[in-house]
Amino acid sequence: MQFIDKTKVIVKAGDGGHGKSAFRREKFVPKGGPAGGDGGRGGDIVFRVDQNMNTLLDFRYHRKFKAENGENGDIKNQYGKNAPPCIVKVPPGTTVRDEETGELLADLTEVGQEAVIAKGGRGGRGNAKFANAANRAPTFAEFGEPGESRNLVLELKLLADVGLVGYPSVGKSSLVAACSAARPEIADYHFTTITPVLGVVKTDYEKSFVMADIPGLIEGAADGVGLGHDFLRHVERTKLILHIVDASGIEGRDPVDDFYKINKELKKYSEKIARRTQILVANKIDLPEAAENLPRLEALAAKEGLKFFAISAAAHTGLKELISYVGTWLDNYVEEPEATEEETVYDEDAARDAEKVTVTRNDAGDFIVSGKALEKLVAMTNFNNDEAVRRFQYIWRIKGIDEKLKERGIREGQTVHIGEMEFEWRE
Ligand SMILES: Nc1nc2c(ncn2[C@@H]2O[C@H](COP(=O)(O)OP(=O)(O)OP(=O)(O)O)[C@@H](O)[C@H]2O)c(=O)[nH]1
Ligand SMILES: [Mg+2]
Repeated sequence: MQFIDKTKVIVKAGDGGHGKSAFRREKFVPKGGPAGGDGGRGGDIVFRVDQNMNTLLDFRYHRKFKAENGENGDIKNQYGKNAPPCIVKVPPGTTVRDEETGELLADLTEVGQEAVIAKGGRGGRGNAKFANAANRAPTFAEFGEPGESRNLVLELKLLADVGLVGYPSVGKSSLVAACSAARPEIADYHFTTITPVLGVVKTDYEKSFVMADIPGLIEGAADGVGLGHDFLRHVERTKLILHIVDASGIEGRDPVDDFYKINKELKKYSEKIARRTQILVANKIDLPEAAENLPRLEALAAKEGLKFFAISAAAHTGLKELISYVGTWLDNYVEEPEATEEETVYDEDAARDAEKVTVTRNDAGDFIVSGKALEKLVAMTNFNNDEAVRRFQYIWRIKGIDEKLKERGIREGQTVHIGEMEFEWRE
């Protein structure tokens, strides 16, 4: 199964500058020879792979790209300047085709890879270039060549960054519909969604991520009950899981139970999925029945060390905060190194230990959080401190941190599970 993002773009390379027709005029040289300079080259259109892009969404707002023209040649044999290329950034995995012929112009896979998609026009020659024995004083010069123009089709195979999991009818598709242009089917019966749908979600700072809506999961899903099983492998490749529960419980199930049941299935399906970071999202808070479950769900998130959001996909409540958090989280995501065969054996105790950090203080009174989990910790914060990741030590210089740690009952010298701390404090 493939998801393709597709968009059309028009590009026009720069025209070459015109050649100049001119003659030398100097004192004591009554009949100076031809001295018109050549025009400069027009700028190329160059596509370059940018690691910060992951969708073609930006092209919806910016469809036309034009490179500058070359400068015209001038008197005294002065050449016109070549125009710089117009660089168009594309995400890794973009293919570029000519719309008319369908010809594949470029398959851009590696970060930094470049391809000239439309060539700038050659500059015209000045009259100095046309002088010969027969005509020592040509009075003509060449025009610059026009730059190439092309209509293109860009395509990108999408990989989902975020996977939605949860029971049927908890509102997964409603969430995708509320925050992307995707229009999955939404209905009040179970298994409305039968194949995954991807939505491109624009975050509030000119970036986007891809969310995968998959069919609902039920008990036994890992053993093939229901529909979810076939699609869990898509979730396996995402970076983050949004675990959606129906806070209203109007279908008669307890959302706290749901959470544990779904996680049991995820774990049974694969340890890799079980280790994915989850965010607990309580949906349907517009319904009055949600009120009594919300504190329980919040406590559940705190207990499990998960970030918690209460939303209403139907009423569009709390979506902005959720999207913005997910966007920042993904920006700071550090790819897990591919585990070797041996390492794939999951050791639960070791995994828990790896998530522990110790809070101490240095002489200057700064809090130092150290432990194996730092890489993950830094990834969860807004701080992107390479140094900290490398040294597995991070110094927090945050106003009021003492109170915040105290509020959470975390004492100096204590080792805590990273879920017990909150990582949203900004400097
Ligand atoms: N009141 C209320 N109803 C909601 C909300 N979100 C979704 N619903 C309703 O819940 C029902 C199920 O929503 P879907 O988005 O189809 O749920 P789903 O999780 O995708 O369901 P499956 O595809 O069957 O797994 C629909 O009738 C929605 O209108 C919400 O925030 N508030
Ligand atoms: Mg659905």
